[in-house]
Amino acid sequence: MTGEPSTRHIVVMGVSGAGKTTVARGIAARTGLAFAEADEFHSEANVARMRAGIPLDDDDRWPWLQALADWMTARHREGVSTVLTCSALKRSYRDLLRQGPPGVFFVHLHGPTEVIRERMSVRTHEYMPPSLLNSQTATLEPLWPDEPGIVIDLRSTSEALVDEAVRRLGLPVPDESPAAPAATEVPADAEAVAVTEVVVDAEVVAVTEVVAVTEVVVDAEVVAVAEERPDLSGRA
Ligand SMILES: Nc1ncnc2c1ncn2[C@@H]1O[C@H](COP(=O)(O)OP(=O)(O)O)[C@@H](O)[C@H]1O
Ligand SMILES: O=C(O)[C@H](O)[C@@H](O)[C@H](O)[C@H](O)COP(=O)(O)O
Repeated sequence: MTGEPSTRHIVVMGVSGAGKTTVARGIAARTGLAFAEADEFHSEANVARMRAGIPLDDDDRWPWLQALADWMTARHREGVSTVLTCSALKRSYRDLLRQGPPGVFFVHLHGPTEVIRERMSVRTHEYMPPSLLNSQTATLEPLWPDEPGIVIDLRSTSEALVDEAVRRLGLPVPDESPAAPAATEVPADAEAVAVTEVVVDAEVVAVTEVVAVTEVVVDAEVVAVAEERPDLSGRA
């Protein structure tokens, strides 16, 4: 036993415009993990380069990546798990991030450059011009097989992406209030193979084959009780 707290550190990675901020914020909101945005750790010199449309090089990125690793390490020492956005485009950059705390895990948002370009064209960003997307995709090294991480296709709604990440990472979701009862529900003990007809306010809302329906409850009212096949002969 080292006495070190057990924490997890999720890095949402991918090129600029892939949806890192959106998804990482969603994961943080859902799970309560501490959130940080790598954009906010860049030096003024780095920001000035990007604003001028000049891609960062390795030397520009090392101190930035070190600051991000240090942020995760500091949270780890406090016993706090995190979710961080970071392009983390190269294996060597991810190696540096992994030198921070134990338990660093990557979520790569991956998809067609044209989809990302379209998203960048309609967003406003403080300093990152869409013209830098080409250099980002050229620099990107996908996760290697030995790197702890998952790849998610970014062509879904942001909500679906958050769902998928939370599920595949097995992240605990604290204190979810129980779902409100559905307006229409069939009791668990109903033996219905299928509902024959359920008439609500004189409208046929379902027509199928039935073996036996015990009760169908609509808006808390029992509207059908049938133990045998109903007579449908009078149906229009
Ligand atoms: N799943 C999504 N579907 C459609 N648009 C998205 C999705 N995720 C993010 N966006 C939009 O795409 C743009 C880039 O997303 P953002 O989260 O800022 O990406 P990144 O942090 O990787 O640069 C934003 O305008 C954002 O609202
Ligand atoms: O490594 C890099 O070149 C930068 O980190 C870059 O990847 C990052 O994308 C910008 O800071 C813009 O931020 P967004 O990725 O959030 O657009």
